[in-house]
Amino acid sequence: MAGVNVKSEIKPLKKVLLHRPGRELLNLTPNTLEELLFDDIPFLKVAQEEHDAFAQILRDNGVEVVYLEKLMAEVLDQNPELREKFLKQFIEEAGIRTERYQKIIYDYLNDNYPDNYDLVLKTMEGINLTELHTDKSNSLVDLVSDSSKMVVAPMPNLYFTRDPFAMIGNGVSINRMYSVTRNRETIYGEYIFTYHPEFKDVPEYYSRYNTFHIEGGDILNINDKVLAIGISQRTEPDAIDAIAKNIFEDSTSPIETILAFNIPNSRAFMHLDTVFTQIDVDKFTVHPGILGPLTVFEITPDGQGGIHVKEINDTLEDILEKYVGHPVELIPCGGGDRIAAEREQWNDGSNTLCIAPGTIVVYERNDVTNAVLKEKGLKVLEMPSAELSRGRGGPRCMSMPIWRED
Ligand SMILES: NC(=O)NCCC[C@H](N)C(=O)O
Repeated sequence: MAGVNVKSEIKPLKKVLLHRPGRELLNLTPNTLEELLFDDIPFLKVAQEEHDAFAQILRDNGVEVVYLEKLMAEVLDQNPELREKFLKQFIEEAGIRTERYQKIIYDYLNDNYPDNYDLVLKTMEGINLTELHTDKSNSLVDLVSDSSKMVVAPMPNLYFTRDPFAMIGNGVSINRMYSVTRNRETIYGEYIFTYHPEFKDVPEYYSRYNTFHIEGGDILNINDKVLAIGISQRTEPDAIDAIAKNIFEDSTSPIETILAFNIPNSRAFMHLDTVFTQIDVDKFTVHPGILGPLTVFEITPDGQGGIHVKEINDTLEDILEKYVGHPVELIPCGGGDRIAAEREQWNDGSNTLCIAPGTIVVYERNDVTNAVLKEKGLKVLEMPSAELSRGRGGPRCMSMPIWRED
């Protein structure tokens, strides 16, 4: 299975990309939480156990699990000349500007992490000033803000593999992220999709060097012909214009329509997949806050290399019904109880990973929503979630499908 194939949100999942949360979570501190997009500090040991349980549920259901850190290490193992290039780029993008400090950090990483897998994990973890053993009286301290001793910031959001690069049909979008903290995550995608033998030929619909931001949580493969993208806090309309043109230009892509859903620009509605996810041929879980009138832009090719945009004002149900091609049922998070809905939405109750029509992975803690889903006949696979949920993303956010059956 070289390449990628994701033309649906629900067809049997065969291969998925995860990142096992690592020591980067140990570098979250109360005063960096906001900047690093966390609401609390997870207990790493338990977060890893929960993540391993997630991966095991997927394997037990016939899904091959591949890890981001392993793919990146394979790229460096197979192309030894890239190690230097990657390290220099990583240090530059970490905001280390002066030559002297670039060298100190380069030598530290290169000398102490000869194994590429360990090196990749270390780049994710970040570097504390105390590790560098430099003379504290020199100007390296200038690099360090008052509130943190991290010289190179950690990347704690990496376990949300949904966001930095997104599979669209047989292509990929290497995203430009909304936040400074998440922008370096896409370096790994750049290397994997340029050099890894399994992925280097995948068409690229968006580049991390573009100006406008777009994140994978906003991208939903409704079916082979229809793609949905959220206009959200994380994704700008200009990015959707650009990606639409690139997708329509690719003669191998069957996508005929892109629906740009205008969702509220706030953290509660962070991405389109926080608002709704498909769980069966005719069922979606939804954030109850989105059930009023909605504006969606239908984007189609104009036949001359450009795009044609039509505004649609309708309910989510009617819009989905039209493009999915049959009636759909929307199942609100919290089962209609306002308090349960707010509590469980906070813990990603409508952010499910569908691994086959009607079979979904959910956070165990959202028991009101899960009971409703079971009553509706879904096969609900529950994963432990006390710690992972503190990063504000659910099973869909924590996974990037690489291959679904057609
Ligand atoms: N697709 C998603 O909704 N991903 C969740 C990302 C959570 C992460 N803490 C973030 O704010 O980016």
